Amino acid sequence: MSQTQTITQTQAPNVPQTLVLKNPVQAEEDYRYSHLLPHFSEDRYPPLEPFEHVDPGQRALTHPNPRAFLENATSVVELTPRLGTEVRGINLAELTADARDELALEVARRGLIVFRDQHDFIDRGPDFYKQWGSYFGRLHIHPTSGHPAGYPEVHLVYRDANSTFNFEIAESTTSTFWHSDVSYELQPPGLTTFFLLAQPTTGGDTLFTSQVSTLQKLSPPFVTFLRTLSAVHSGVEQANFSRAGKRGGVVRREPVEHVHPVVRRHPVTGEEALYVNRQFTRRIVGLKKQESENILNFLYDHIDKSGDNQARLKWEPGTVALWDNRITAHSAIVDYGDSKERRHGARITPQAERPIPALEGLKLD
Ligand SMILES: O=C(O)CCC(=O)C(=O)O
Ligand SMILES: [Fe+2]
Repeated sequence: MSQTQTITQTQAPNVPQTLVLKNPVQAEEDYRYSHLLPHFSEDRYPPLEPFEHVDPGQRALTHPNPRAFLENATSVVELTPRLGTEVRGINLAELTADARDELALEVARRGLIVFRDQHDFIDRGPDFYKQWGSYFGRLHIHPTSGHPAGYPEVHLVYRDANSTFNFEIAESTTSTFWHSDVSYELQPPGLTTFFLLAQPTTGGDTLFTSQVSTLQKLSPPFVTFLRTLSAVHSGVEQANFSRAGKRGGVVRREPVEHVHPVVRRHPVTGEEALYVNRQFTRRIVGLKKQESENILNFLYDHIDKSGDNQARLKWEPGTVALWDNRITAHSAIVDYGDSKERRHGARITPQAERPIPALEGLKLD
């Protein structure tokens, strides 16, 4: 039997938390992806160094048809008008460099693209995942999450019959917790790839929301004000949660805090997106505590309840989802606990540019 294990990265206060144990999950011979089960290495990493990100989507802007990579698809369905496209009939793993540039641009435009029937991609394994992700940017190594042994660049989510969310569910009315991945980094992720290796029979969908649409729902004078603001994003609570003895876990890189614009501009599409999230944004710089809390809580509430900006991904075996972490937020849905079925996902997380303020010249301390 494998040891108790559940891995997540939702580690802010008052948020559904999952149990994280240090012990590597024991390989199960009858599980096809047992070589990708989570492992908690004690490796330590130095602080991340800044790097220059060249966005692959930029190159596609000059292609004669920036959507040429979709030409051989058997089906292209828009999940909602502004967010999400579902594609069938394309083998992602075989895309040329030009096609990958076009893919990056299309994900930037649609926020989320879901590719079905990608068993070839998934079965190529972790060396291929790294090669795939490196094309889009420097691969992020998560400071606290589990990864397949020897592949720290592959962030895993995991739950099975031996893990428990019970006390977490008891502490929260919902598992819905909108976030943008590791936004505390100086250069947070851009084009992100995520897929499930094992999934419950039903449930365990993933929610997405467009932070471009979220912003566009706000009144022009309020957006004008938001553009002048920056906010602190922090990885401290995530690290503290992991360090907390009773939940085990590791901290491989010391936590960081960074200040990002509240409204960021996408480097390729030029679109403006709201860039705050409940998980990592802590306070708006220069405002009084109550002002900051009220504005952030209003924005979180707006993100939470705007079903008109959201799409819900129902996983099928072989699905690979790509999202642009700069202009979307997402949340896992933990509604399958009673089934005791395994859910095992892998994320490849290329970092992108330091967030560009929508207001030119905004000072970021
Ligand atoms: O498990 C999911 O559906 C989402 C996981 C997630 O938020 C992530 O890996 O970034
Ligand atoms: Fe996430």
